[in-house]
Parts: sequence; C-alpha cells; structure tokens
Amino acid sequence: MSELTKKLFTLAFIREGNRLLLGYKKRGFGQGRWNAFGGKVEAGETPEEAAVREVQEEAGVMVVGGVEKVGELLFTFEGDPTAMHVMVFSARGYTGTPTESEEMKPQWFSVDSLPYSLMWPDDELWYPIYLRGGKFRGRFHFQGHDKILSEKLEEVQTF
Ligand SMILES: Cc1cc(-c2ccco2)c2oc(N)nc2c1
Repeated sequence: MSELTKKLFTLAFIREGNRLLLGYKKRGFGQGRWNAFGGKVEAGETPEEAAVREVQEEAGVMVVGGVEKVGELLFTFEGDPTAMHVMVFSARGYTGTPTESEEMKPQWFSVDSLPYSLMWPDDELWYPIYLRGGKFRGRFHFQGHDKILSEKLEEVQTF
C-alpha cells in the first residue's frame, strides 16, 4: 500500500424501515449516479463528524443520535496511484425534510427496488449485507469508473 496515496471519504445512509434515502449526484465525481451521502474527511474532523456534515450539506437533513459504522471500502483504480478509503455509516436518526442541493438530489427508494443500474457497480455486491443489518469490509479495483477488475468482500462481526 506504500505506493498508493489513500484519501479518506465517508458514505452515510439515511434509512427509514424499508426505505433508503439516496442522492443523485448532479456534478463532479460520481456524477449521474445515485449514492449515499458523503465526501472527503477534512483535516481536523473525525470520519463520523464528516459523515454528519455531508448528510447536512448534501441532503439538507440533520442526523439525530449520531452515525453507526457499518462498513469499510477501499477503491483503487488501474493506472492511478490514488486510493479511496471509504468509511460507510448509517444514521441512527434524522430530522428535517430532504432537500435538493447543488450537489445532490435526494429521493426515497424501497430497498426492494434500488436503481442499481444507476449506481456504482460495487453497490449491488455490498448493499445486501448492509440491508440485512450486517457489517462489511471490501476492496474493489476499478478500470475507469464502470468496470471492476477484481474485488474482495467479507462480512465482519465488529469493527
Ligand atoms: C470508486 C467509488 C467511489 C465511491 C465514493 C465516492 C465518494 C464516496 O465514495 C463509491 O461509492 C459507492 N457506493 N461506490 C463507489 C465507488
């Protein structure tokens, strides 16, 4: 891992029973795909603080009761030395109404009909673990942004 430079990111889910709030990325990295809310962990903040901040910025709702860590993902890209170390969280609660931002258009989806064809290709591999309350650790090596060359995914009991 020494030749790779790893940057820390968060993804945070807002879940209400069998509905999941996702955001349509309107610009920038991941544009045109539905994803959980997240972004870079800035200097001086913990991943949990970053997750709460990104939910507020991107979905316009406030997290209540903090976030629970549910997964860790490592994304690498063929021919590119940067790696994305993504901490995945689930909010224990939220307040407010999801609101479109410059970055994201939020929308509720039934967990039984998620738009996987409009999401990152790794999602259909690890979402099922998250959706049944499991915790996971996975790494995905991409060619570009659409093709996964190799992957390793495991369910874990604790972090
Ligand atoms: C390569 C990659 C990156 C991200 C990402 C962007 C910001 C935070 O994570 C993903 O998110 C998902 N679900 N798959 C992803 C693949």
